[in-house]
Amino acid sequence: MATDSWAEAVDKQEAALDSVSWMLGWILFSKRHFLYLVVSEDVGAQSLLNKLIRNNLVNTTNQVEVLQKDPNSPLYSVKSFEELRLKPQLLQGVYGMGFNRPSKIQETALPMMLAEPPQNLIAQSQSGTGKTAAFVLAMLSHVDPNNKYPQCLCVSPTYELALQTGKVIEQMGKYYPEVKLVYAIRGNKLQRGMKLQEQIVIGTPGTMLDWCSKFKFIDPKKIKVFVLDEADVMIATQGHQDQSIRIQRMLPKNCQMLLFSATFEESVWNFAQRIVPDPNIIKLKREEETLDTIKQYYVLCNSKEEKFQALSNIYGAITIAQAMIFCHTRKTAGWLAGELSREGHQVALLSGEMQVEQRAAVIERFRDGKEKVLVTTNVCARGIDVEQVSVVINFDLPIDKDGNPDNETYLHRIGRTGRFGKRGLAINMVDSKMSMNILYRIQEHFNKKIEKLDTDDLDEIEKIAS
Ligand SMILES: Nc1ncnc2c1ncn2[C@@H]1O[C@H](COP(=O)(O)OP(=O)(O)OP(=O)(O)O)[C@@H](O)[C@H]1O
Repeated sequence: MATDSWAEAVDKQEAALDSVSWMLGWILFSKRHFLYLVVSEDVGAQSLLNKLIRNNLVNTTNQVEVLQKDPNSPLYSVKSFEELRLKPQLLQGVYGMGFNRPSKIQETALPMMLAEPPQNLIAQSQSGTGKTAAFVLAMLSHVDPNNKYPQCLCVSPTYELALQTGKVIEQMGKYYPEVKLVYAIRGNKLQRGMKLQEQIVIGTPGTMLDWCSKFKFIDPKKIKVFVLDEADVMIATQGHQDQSIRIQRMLPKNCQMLLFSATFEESVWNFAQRIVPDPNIIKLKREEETLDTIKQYYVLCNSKEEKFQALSNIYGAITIAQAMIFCHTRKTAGWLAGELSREGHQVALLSGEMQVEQRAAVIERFRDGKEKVLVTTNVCARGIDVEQVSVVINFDLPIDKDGNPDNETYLHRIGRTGRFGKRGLAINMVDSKMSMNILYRIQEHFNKKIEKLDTDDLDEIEKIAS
């Protein structure tokens, strides 16, 4: 009964606070101690409370609408989805997913991708601004459902991302059931000699290549659209690059090539332009790459134990809907996950040595909110879209194999929060002169100030979350 009355109260409060969101900030952060008292008494109330806090910490629908009217925002659009001339079934799919207006990348890229004759495109847009939805709509628009063979190939760098993109295709294509999808991922074993009937194939480069060349499940000559998601990593990683280029060589000359990512290092950008004939280009200026909706901080520590203490202080001061914590090595990730569990957190651990199916299952549980904290390595830095992630912690800053700052990975990591206009926090743990230097260089690279945060000062932590 107590939970019910809480639920009702919270629901009413939520409705009221949608329009007066500042009040929520006041209630949550000025009355912290009162709320903790209530939370500790009732788990049901806690989850409702989390929802309430999340909605405020992160955003309201109104905020997205405001951003979509701000010409400086990557979510800005002058057009409606109707004006993008999508098939009615796809319009239904888009609205069914709760999208009201296209984002800037969707509004700009879709007319290029849907033009006749088809045009190639290399497109960059900030993390979480709807690139996946854009190329999924392009694929769904181009296939002819009467033809029962693959017409679009979409390659993702990881198994998890391929699954996630496949889900978006399924959701957007919900009202277009004649179009079918198949996953070219490890473990999806097909009978030798068979020919695929599905129009869209989404997968990882190795399996996709095998399906095109070794097993001939796909006739590459009939492909109309070839998408490289996270294109920069597909180009920069030698194995992925070889496989992707071998697939591309089998495709017809007039096959449309679409390359998408939030980051393109200069050398990768040049290479992309060499392999894609006559492309349209959508490129961000360096200072546009970071999102203003993600606030970035750093915390000074002396050891990994101190970093853990700082993390505990942050958790003690603010309620975090869901967080992703990035470590440099599996060993640190394992240690940290253990420490957090001992403190009573529901923690998921994800690292590269796990079986891909296991990794996908961990992400699914995290997406469903079964665990609130995901401790991981770079394996999860890109593309994963979990709306409730309000905080990203770089327990270790991202560095490349030579010990230099890995700016691209930094951007992808912090982009796991602040999805589609939501507000997010990114907190970097610095524990040596060397890591301070890395942080300065990241700051300089993006020309974006990363503020210092004192995690011994609860009021200060509360302030950054409000
Ligand atoms: N027009 C829209 N209106 C509302 N929400 C949208 C719209 N387009 C995409 N979204 C939502 O925004 C979130 C981020 O979109 P998406 O994953 O496509 O971004 P992305 O640019 O591909 O991100 P990343 O760079 O991390 O790969 C998703 O949850 C998606 O459902």
